[in-house]
Amino acid sequence: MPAILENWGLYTDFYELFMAQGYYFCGKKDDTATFYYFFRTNPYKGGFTVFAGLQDFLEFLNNFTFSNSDIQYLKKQGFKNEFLDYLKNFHFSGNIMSMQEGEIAFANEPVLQVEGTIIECQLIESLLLNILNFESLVATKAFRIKLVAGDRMFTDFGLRRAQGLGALHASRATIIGGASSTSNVLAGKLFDIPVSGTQAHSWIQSFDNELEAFRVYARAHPENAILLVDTYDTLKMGVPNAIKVAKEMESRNEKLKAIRLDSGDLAYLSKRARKMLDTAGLEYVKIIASNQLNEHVIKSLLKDQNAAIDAFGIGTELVTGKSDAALDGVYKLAEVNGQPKMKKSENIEKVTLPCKKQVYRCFDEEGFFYRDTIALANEKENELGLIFHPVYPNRFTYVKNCSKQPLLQLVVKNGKAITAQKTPAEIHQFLLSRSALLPDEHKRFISPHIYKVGISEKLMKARNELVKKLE
Ligand SMILES: Nc1ncnc2c1ncn2[C@@H]1O[C@H](COP(=O)(O)OP(=O)(O)OP(=O)(O)O)[C@@H](O)[C@H]1O
Ligand SMILES: O=P(O)(O)OC[C@H]1O[C@H](OP(=O)(O)OP(=O)(O)O)[C@H](O)[C@@H]1O
Ligand SMILES: O=C(O)c1cccnc1
Repeated sequence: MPAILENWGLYTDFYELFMAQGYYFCGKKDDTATFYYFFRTNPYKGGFTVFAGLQDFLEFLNNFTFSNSDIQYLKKQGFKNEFLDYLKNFHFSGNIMSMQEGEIAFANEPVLQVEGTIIECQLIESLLLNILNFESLVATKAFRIKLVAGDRMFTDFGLRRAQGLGALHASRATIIGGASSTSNVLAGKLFDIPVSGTQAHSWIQSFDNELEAFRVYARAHPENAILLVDTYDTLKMGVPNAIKVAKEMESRNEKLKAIRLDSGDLAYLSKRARKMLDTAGLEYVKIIASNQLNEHVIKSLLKDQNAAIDAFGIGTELVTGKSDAALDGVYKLAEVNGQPKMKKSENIEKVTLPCKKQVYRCFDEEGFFYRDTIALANEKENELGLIFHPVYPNRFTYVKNCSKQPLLQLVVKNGKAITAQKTPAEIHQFLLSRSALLPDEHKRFISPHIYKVGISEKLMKARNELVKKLE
């Protein structure tokens, strides 16, 4: 997304700047560091996460610089002149390795790794987490909906319910996850995604009667006529009026595209409406449903209730990632000047992994995702054999004979993005190709089978040695 501001350096937490100034004056200015990004749990109690937001993050990173007025502002906050001179010329100049956007990722594995001076790695933390966590949360929600909607299209209706300007990132992420279009026009322009729309109740209410409202709308938008039929009485008035207008359109060689149901029992109403449309010879008129939909309601409508719904409009739950308020992705230090670093914790699940790493996706004999292995970056693929649970080392498994694919690829080299730009729809195609390799048991909503992510023997040894040193 083209950054709205030219300079995004202040889009960081204050403590990042404090630490950066600290490093600058305590002799660590040129120290190098490696950080990695991962999340601890998959959202929605699900079995996977769709990684999204990379391209947006890289675009903002390119503008992660400080204007003269930013520098003046920081001067007022008490930062020192020499450090401010450094910030004046700041531009991230390190390397970033990352999974591809749209990749299916799992809890506890590095999704992205940043190398550079410790100052630059630290300064970009908040920007990185802000964009990647949110887009991944929404893309995952959208993909869960896609899994149950199948070939039925769904549109992002969420702008009005989204968390402020986060709607722009959200709309992009919904397309990555599988929405076919958005009602958010600015997102459409910025990200090159299809926009679409129907009509509001206010349109119908503004006319003396529903039939007139439908007629005027159909005349104004004959190529995209979708009529909202639930303003007064769906089956007694809305659908019959839509049928009348559809017949009038036929006499002008036009076709009513769809009706939209936005309240009531969507299964019952859609089946009744379908019958009425079909009886009138309007088999081609589609039925769109909206109203607080989510993956569970859609699954119930389609799989349990045989609802006659062809497409969905989804707002609140999609763009807010309801019922998870956030993805818990974190960014942790793994190495300084080539020396491994880790965080110990009373809570064993919060212990971090030291060293530069690579993640290998290991495939079973049929070519499906089987295990992921977190290894040291310099380990050879063919040396990977036993892998261990990252938290409970007495649980282990074997990946020696699996074919493997390294997931972290260089995407930023010496500060410059080197990946080809893709549209959200293209990223969705990549997601589909990866999802086809993820066994179904990881995709179910209730108690999904946990995908195993393990650490290599060498990484475990490196961590154990460091733990001893830190005792
Ligand atoms: N057949 C169905 N099966 C499961 N859930 C449904 C079905 N039909 C509708 N829903 C869901 O039930 C909820 C109905 O919301 P609510 O009780 O507010 O009714 P409403 O139709 O919106 O009423 P109102 O007339 O006030 O707009 C929505 O979240 C909707 O997605
Ligand atoms: O329910 P959501 O998944 O959040 O989808 C968005 C909702 O926003 C609109 O309603 P709203 O009452 O805002 O306006 P309207 O008068 O156009 O129906 C639309 O009709 C949907 O019901
Ligand atoms: O186009 C629509 O029907 C629409 C757009 C946003 C929110 N609700 C509905």
